[in-house]
Amino acid sequence: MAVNNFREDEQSKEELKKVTILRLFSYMKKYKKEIIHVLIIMGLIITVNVLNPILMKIAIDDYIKKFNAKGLYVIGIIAIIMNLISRYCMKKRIVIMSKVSNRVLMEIRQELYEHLQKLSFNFFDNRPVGKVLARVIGDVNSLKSVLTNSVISLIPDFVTLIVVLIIMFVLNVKLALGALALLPFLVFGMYFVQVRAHRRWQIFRKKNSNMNAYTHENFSGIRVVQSFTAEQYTSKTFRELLREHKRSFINAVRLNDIFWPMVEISWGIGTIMVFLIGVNLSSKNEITVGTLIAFTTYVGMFWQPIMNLSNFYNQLITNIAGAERIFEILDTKPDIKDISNAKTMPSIKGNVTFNNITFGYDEKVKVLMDVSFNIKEGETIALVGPTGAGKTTIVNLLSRFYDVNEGTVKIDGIDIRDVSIESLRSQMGIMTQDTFLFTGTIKDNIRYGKLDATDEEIIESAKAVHAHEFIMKLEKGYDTAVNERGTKLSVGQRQLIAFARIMLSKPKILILDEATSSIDTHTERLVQKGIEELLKNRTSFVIAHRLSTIQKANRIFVVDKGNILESGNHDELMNQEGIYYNLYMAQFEAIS
Ligand SMILES: Nc1ncnc2c1ncn2[C@@H]1O[C@H](COP(=O)(O)OP(=O)(O)OP(=O)(O)O)[C@@H](O)[C@H]1O
Repeated sequence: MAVNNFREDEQSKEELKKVTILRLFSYMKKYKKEIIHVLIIMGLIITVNVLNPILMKIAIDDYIKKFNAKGLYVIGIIAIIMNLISRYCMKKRIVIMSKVSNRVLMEIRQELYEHLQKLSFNFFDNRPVGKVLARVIGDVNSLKSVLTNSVISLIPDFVTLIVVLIIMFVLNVKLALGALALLPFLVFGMYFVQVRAHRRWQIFRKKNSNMNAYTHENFSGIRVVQSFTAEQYTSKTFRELLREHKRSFINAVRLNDIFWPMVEISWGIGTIMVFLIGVNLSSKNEITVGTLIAFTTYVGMFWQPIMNLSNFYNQLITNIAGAERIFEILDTKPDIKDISNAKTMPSIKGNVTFNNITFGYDEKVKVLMDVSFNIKEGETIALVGPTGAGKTTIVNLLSRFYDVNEGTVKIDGIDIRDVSIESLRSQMGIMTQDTFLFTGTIKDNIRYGKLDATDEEIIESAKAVHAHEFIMKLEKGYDTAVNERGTKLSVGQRQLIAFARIMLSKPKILILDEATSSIDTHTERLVQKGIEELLKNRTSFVIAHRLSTIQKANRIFVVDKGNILESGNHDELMNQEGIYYNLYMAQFEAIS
């Protein structure tokens, strides 16, 4: 799928509609029992519907004409009982099918969610979150009516159609031909309309996705919007997207609207033909009045399923675009995945080797060129260098968020591509500057580091990183509620919570990417002690722009121009008077 933002429509794969439809309905296989139940119920309903006109014909021709009141009563009572049963069945089928379609939607949504979680950073790098949400929520919802009506409408209406058609031809061939005069034109017209309608509905779903992406993006960045008083600007953009959305809807729905008049005109003309031919035949005594009345009822019964089937077809065209978008994601393979015989990473000691690593996020631009280094277990490595030099990229490769283009990354001598991602990442602790807290309490957020941790373990970790003090000052302590963006806490406080979370997970390799940049000097001193605890006995990578925080590192790598240009401890690098020396002096002068 292409890289895009809220202004660009997503590209869609040209998939055969038939394949998508079959794949969608394959989710219903599991519910054979329920579907057979509904089909039996529908069989009953159809039988009652088909028998009604026959009862009427008998009533008119055999009882009304011959003034047989007793017979008429019997027929009336039979009709009432049959129709009451039929009404009850109608309700029942809707209840069963709603349950089935809801369960199928749940399964599709769960599958989609689980699959999305496995997709690599690369997938999310290129796609606004709002567009992903549109697929998980909107596109899945759009399938409900199709799934429900597939069993309620498709099979029963088809059966009704065939049965009524046979009865009509048995009753009178001439009348039957007259009633169906416009059917071939209708079939042709529908095919013509659906090809175009399908394309228009695809466009509509993409516009819907764009609007979702923009809404999500703007409300996530509402602070920036408000602080730059950009409300009018964003409203204007939203209005434009809304207009495109509306236009695409009207374009699509306009075609759908042609469906009904086409069916109604064919129905109407068919009925007129039956009356014209019927009056003529009846005057010649070729048919009875009862047959003519029964026949007109069958004409209605023939066109009603056609109407329902057109409705279903319409829904299918309208919503199949949603199914296509869902399957497109389900078919997207994660870039980073376990090899077929992936081993479990043994307990990591912490020896890390980068052998001649070359890497670029896209083929054209290489971010790292032939990078090699060896790190012994327990070492603390600081990565410094200008913005965009490739520091984060190095730790991303170590965590296997991306695969290298050339070379190998080894931990304790094992190529990280040979072990399962789960066994690798579960032994690593990664903390970035952009601390993400989930909606819930502080305790819940710390517990994310070890889902089965006791309250004591949580408090212990918080104490170790000096988060305990500020948490206890909050009104509800560890039970204080925070939200997704952590807006009720300062940036530094959020980072302390994230420290506690990572401490709790006891990682074998620790990565702190600009993790202390938002902490004030006082808190930094507190946290520094906590970090020292965190760094003890484990290999650690610390990325920091503030060089004062990394002076104690065993080795400092100066990353620039796609490689490691200097390496050594603080004193060694200062003595070299190279890049590090200049960076340090520049910061020192700036502070003083
Ligand atoms: N997901 C991505 N897709 C494409 N290019 C990327 C991606 N992430 C980073 N880059 C590019 O790779 C280069 C290195 O980025 P990286 O994040 O490793 O730098 P850094 O040294 O960590 O920078 P900073 O100190 O600003 O965090 C930059 O030119 C950046 O634009």
